Amino acid sequence: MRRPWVGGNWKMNGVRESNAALLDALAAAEHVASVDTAVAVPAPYWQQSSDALRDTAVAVMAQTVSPHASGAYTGDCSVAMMEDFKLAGALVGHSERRQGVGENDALVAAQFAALQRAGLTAVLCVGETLAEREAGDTLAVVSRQVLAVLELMGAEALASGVLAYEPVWAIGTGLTATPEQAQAVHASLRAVVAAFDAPAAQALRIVYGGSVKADNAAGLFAMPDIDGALVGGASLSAPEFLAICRAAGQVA
Ligand SMILES: O=C(CO)COP(=O)(O)O
Repeated sequence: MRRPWVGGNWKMNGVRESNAALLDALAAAEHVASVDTAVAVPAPYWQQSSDALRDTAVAVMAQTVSPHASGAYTGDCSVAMMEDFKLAGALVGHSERRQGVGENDALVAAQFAALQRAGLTAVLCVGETLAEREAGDTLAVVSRQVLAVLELMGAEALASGVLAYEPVWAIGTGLTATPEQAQAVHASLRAVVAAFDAPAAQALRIVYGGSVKADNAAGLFAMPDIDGALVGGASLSAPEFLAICRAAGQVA
C-alpha cells in the first residue's frame, strides 16, 4: 500500500500578507496522518513558509533547483540553500519550466540527481501537450521524460521521490483528465519503471496534476495507480487544499 502524497504548487503567486493567511490556515488545520503533504513555494518565501509550517505535518519545497552545487549561475538556487531553509525537496521538470524556460530532460535528470544525492525529495513532473496527445504520442513523451531519470539514477532512486503526471492541456485550464485517462497513463508509467525494477515500481508514488479540485479529487484517488495529487490553483485556498488532502486520506 503506497502512502498518498498531496502537494500544493503555489507557482508565482502570493505575497507575504496573503501567504501568511494561507500558511496560518494550513498550520492550524488537523492533518490527515496517513497522507504526506507539501507545499512548493516561491524562493523569496521559503523562510516565511518554513517558519510558519515548522513542527507541522506540511513540508515546504522549492519549485525548481539548480543541478550545480554553487557558483556562477545567476538567478538559480542550490540544494544547499534548500537545506539551509529546511526544505524537504523540490519539483523538477514542471511543464511551465520545460516550456517557459527551456528545461530539457537531461537538465531535469541532473536536478533530480542533485536532490536525491542530498537526501531531499524530488517530485519529477512529466506530461504531454494537447498536440502530442492528439498525435497519439502521450506514452512516448511521458516515457521519454521518465527514462531520462531512470537511466541516469535507477529505479530505486526514482522511487525515493514522487512522479507527477501532469498533462499540459489540463493545467490551469479547468480541463481535468478523466480518472480513466489518468489511470491509463499512470499504469503505463508504472510498467515503464517495472521493466527496470518491479518492487521499486510498486513502491513509487505516481500523483496526478491538472485542475485537481476538492470536487474531482476523490474520483481520481479511487484509481489504483493514482497515489495523490500535485495541485496548482486550488492549493491557494486552504479549505480547498485541505479537502483534497482529506480525500486522499479516505482511500489510504
Ligand atoms: O501545474 C499544476 C501543478 O503543478 C496544476 O495546476 P492547476 O491545478 O492549476 O491546473
